[in-house]
Amino acid sequence: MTDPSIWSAPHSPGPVDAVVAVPGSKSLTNRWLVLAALADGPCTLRRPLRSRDSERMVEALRCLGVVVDDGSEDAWTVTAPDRLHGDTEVDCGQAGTVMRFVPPIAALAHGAVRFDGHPTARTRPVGPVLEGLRALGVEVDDGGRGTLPYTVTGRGSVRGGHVPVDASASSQFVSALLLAGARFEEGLTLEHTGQTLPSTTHVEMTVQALRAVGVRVDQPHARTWRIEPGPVRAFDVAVEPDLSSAAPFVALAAVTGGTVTVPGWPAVTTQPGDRLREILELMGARTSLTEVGLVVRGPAGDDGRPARLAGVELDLSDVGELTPVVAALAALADGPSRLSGIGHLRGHETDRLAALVTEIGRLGGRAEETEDGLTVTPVPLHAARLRTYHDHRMAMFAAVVGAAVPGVQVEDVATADKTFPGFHEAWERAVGGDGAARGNAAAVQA
Ligand SMILES: O=C(O)C1=C[C@@H](OP(=O)(O)O)[C@@H](O)[C@H](O)C1
Ligand SMILES: C=C(OP(=O)(O)O)C(=O)O
Repeated sequence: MTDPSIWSAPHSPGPVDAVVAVPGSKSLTNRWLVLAALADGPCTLRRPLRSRDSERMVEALRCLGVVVDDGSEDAWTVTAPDRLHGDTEVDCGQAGTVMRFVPPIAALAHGAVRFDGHPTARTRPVGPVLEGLRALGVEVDDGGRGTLPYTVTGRGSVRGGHVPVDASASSQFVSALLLAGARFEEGLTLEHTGQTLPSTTHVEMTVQALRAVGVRVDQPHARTWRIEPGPVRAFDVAVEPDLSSAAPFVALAAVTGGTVTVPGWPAVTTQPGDRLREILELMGARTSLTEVGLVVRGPAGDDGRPARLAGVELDLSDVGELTPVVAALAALADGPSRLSGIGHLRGHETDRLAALVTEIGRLGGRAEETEDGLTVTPVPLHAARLRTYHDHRMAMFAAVVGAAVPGVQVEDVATADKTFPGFHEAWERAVGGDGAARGNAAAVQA
């Protein structure tokens, strides 16, 4: 009998040719939801992401009294209550954005809000957000652990002011406090005190989202942000497609010497996935941003067979969530790669550096952890059964490798639902269902 939790990743013996529409951005959907919960009128999110992470955010806000009408796939409306209420429990699931962005909102509510989540989420760092709230006068009980579970007891208002935060383990500590800062009585001056700050693109995404809803944000120093107190203006926004969810699909073009088009790729964006254009070019693919979207062509020889990709040296600190897909490309390249600036990935959904080393090893490949990243030395890979560690991006890593290496099986591919519901079905359509390469473009609606 076949085990339904094991997925045979389709192998593509030739170039794929697909058009893949990916779902909305997790990071943008969850930021707009949080801002809508603080806004001065009803807000509309168009083409939002409906996935485990955004459902957890919707539920968290509902627990606080926010009314979210998510009945339609096209547009959700969000209406903040007159008073956010506490005396409730929030299930963060595995969503970093829920466990970090919602406590400052809970601090503005009336009553105790208890946070917990998936067992894997209980090891992820949140301490600096909780410490920051305490420094601003908020009552927080985390048993001194700095991880889930914890309780934030809101008194309806937060004093605000200056707060030092060491955000070297996650940029989300900065985003969390900035997102709520305009609703603090004295606003917020946040000073990052750590040596390094990962995912600065995501901090910029927060700053741009705040400015778009009328919040004044200044950055007096590279590592200091000032949020003036004031209203969050009601808004109506369209959510961009998630470019990190597009990552495995554009990688599919690269490893098969084929073509993948992602419609709706924004011309200007704060999403880290936009850096894929540069990364893919460095590895030997060709990319063009057209009116239709991003078109990626993988390198191919005169016989049409995929040509090998080049190894790369990359600092991925700003775009860490791309690492698993980039590591898959590196494992399939013809020269060594060094990926740096990503030590903080040890605190993601799983320890991604350890997971990638283990899974590349299972395929017969060679990868090693460095202090702040990975080295990958390509050797021919063989069939293997890969684990996904409850990590959506490890499922995406496995799918990319499986397109190039016959016989890859994947445990719990459904974990990709965290940000991409129906990922493996979309993947099968893109590769060609039965693994055969196709001549025609296939529209894949996620
Ligand atoms: O703010 C956000 O939406 C995110 C910030 C990043 O977190 P880290 O800075 O913890 O890597 C990123 O990896 C995560 O997927 C989403
Ligand atoms: C790190 C990630 O998620 P989270 O928002 O849970 O931190 C990710 O999506 O790669």
